[in-house]
Formats: sequence, structure tokens, C-alpha cells
Amino acid sequence: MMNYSAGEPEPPDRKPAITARDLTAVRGDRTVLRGLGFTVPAGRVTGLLGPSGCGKTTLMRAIVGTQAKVTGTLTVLGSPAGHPGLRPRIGYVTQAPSVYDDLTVRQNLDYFASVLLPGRAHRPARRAAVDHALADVDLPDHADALAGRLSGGQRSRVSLAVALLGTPDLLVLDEPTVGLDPVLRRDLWDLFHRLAADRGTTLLVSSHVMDEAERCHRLLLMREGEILAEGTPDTLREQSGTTTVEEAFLHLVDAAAARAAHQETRP
Ligand SMILES: Nc1ncnc2c1ncn2[C@@H]1O[C@H](COP(=O)(O)OP(=O)(O)OP(=O)(O)O)[C@@H](O)[C@H]1O
Repeated sequence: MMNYSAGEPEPPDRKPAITARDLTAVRGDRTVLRGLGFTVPAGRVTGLLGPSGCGKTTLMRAIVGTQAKVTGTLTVLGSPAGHPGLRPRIGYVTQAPSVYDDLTVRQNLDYFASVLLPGRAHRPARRAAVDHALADVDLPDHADALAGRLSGGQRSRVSLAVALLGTPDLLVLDEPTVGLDPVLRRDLWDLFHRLAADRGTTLLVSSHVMDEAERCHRLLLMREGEILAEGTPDTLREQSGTTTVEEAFLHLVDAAAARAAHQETRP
């Protein structure tokens, strides 16, 4: 598997695309995010990794501004999360593909493009944006297929194409590779890296599969509503003296549990 962090220097000082300080979110009667602090560098692919239920989706919803009961500081592309000016600058792909099954792939994209670029004057720009997005996700051959007849992987690629229509500065992708075969997963990760390298797009990609960590420039390791560690895959492995990010994660979990047990036994 390609390790994208190796040999790629961190870009020179750029303002982070996302900065969180003391970020807390409550869902129902549960505190789901517990005082998080982290940054996401601009123009890089950052992986948000952690087990199911640790709060990845809640954090992503806070970043795109759709999560209620969030406190603390969360700055996204220079503005407070949820600021209306951020809407056209962020693409968000949820876990469930948001496509209309009774429309073809192209009709789906045309519909969303007409929301982004309304009016007759934008017709050529809409057409170009749709063609571009179809090519990005490698679906031109399926442009006329009904979305309802596509495989799960193809439907998620349509969702991604919708998010790419507005050429967002920040792409937030919630478990985009779940259920995809290894070839499609590789192709999608290649696309993520092309978007970062060629367009300077910032990507935040969640996964609960630790082997995807190796494909990221940078990682946020999450557990039970907290950020256990952040850094490049290399740094996290070196700091924990392990050979894989999965081992580093387990090491950090054990260390956190030992610290908690130590605190409990202190008088
Ligand atoms: N509407 C809700 N009301 C109360 N609790 C919720 C609600 N939605 C989610 N939760 C709880 O918040 C916690 C975090 O959920 P979240 O979906 O953010 O986790 P996740 O890491 O994205 O999980 P997964 O990988 O399974 O999608 C979970 O314990 C979940 O049960």
C-alpha cells in the first residue's frame, strides 16, 4: 500500500483549514464530543479514525455546521463553523448516499448543479461542472444509468460527484470507502490525493478501518468522544514504537486506560 506521508514534506506554514478548541457536543442526554482540540492542515488528506460510535459523524456534522448543541471554538476556513458563507465552500458526503434513485446519474448531477448554478446564463458552466465531476469519479460510462440500478459503490461515487460539483475548498467525507472492493478503495484514495495535490482541496475522511490510516497525510485518532492523538502516520508509529497505526492506536488506548486507572487510585 502506498504510504503518502513518506517523503512528502509538510507544506510550508499555512493556516490550518480547521481549528478546534475545547469542542463539546451533546446528543440527547449524552456528551458525545468531550473538549476536543485539534487542527486539520489545509490542502492535505486528514484521516479521522476511530471505532464505531466514537463520535466521528458528530464531529463531521459540527464541522459542516449541522450539529446542534456544540460548544467551544471551531473555526473552519477562517470562519466559525456553520457560517452561511461557508456553505458553497464545503462538500459533505454522508454515509448514506444522497441520490435520487428514479433519476439517472447525469440527471442527479444536473439537478444539484442547477441549485448551485441556477439560471439559463449558467447552462454551459453547469454542463462543464457535471462532465468534470463525472470524470473525477470515473462514472462517465454510467451517466445515463438510473441511480437506483447502480451498485452501492457506484452510488457513493455519485454522492461524491455531487459534493465535487461546486469545487469545494473543504471536502468532508463520512466513511466513503465502506463496502467498496479493494480496487475501488484504492482508486478513491488516489482521487482524494489528486484533489489535494492538484486543487489544494482539504479533505477530512473518516474511517473505522485502521489500514486506511496509512493512506493519509495526517491522522486524528479518536476514541469515546476524545482525540487520542494527532500527527502523521510516521510520527504516531515512531512515538508509540510500533510498526502499524493500528498498533499505535491500541498502544494509545492502553496508555489512556492506565492513566485513568492511576488517577482513580490516587488519594
Ligand atoms: N440522535 C442521537 N441521540 C443520542 N445519541 C446519539 C444520536 N446520534 C448518535 N448518538 C450517539 O452518539 C455517539 C457517537 O455517534 P457517531 O455517529 O458520531 O459515531 P461514529 O464514530 O460516527 O460511529 P459510526 O462509525 O458507527 O458511524 C454514539 O454513541 C451514538 O449512539
